[in-house]
Amino acid sequence: MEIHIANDTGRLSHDLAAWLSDYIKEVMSKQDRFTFVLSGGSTPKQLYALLAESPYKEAIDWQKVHFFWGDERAVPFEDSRNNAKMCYDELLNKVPVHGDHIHIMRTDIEPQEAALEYEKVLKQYFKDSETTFDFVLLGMGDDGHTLSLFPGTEVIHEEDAWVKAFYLPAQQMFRITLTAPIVNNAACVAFLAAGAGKAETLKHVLKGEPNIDLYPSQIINPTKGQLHWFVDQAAAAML
Ligand SMILES: O=C1O[C@H](COP(=O)(O)O)[C@@H](O)[C@H](O)[C@H]1O
Repeated sequence: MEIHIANDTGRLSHDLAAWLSDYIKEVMSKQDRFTFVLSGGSTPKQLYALLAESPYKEAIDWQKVHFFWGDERAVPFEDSRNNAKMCYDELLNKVPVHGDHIHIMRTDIEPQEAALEYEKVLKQYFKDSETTFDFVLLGMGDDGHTLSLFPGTEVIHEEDAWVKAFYLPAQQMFRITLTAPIVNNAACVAFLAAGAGKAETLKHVLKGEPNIDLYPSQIINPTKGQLHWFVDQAAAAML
């Protein structure tokens, strides 16, 4: 595992954008496509905005990037809480991506059906691959959740399905999420976490006793791939 610490959130987003651009170039020098899992929430917005600008807009071969989502809030696409909508607004509408390469988790059908449909797409994509995604971007909530793996939920322990849908009473909404088995089979996973509100949780996740029910982010540990944490000083304060 590698931890990258930046002075502030602005610097953090710049550091990750530069690192990711180099990583995409390196992977693309060996293969013809790059599979990229986007995360929702507020923290990655600045990163997406940067990727949509020079020099990354021109430096990355966007036509060859295939996009997926780590999780989705089952609200209509137009709802400001929709993770896919945020990614379109900040990045996908601004760079020359190939429409057929964008795979959103659908929220216009029943969540369980959307999860099954998404899993089918993923199985098709990775049927001949030893690993799954080339890159998974993850966030970590102040409560230690990542993807839609919230503390105390059953989905944390899923061992077979790659995608699950479930009702989250605390937020009164369904969630659709990738599970640990598919994410832990990725070639590279990077967490992006910022702000003092995450400091105590980050200390437990990275330095504390294993307790995935309390700190679901601890379950992410790629079996064959790389794991990176990009954090700002405020979040890293208690490490
Ligand atoms: O609900 C969610 O939250 C996490 C963390 O979001 P942040 O606002 O603290 O950055 C996010 O990674 C996930 O995609 C989202 O659905």
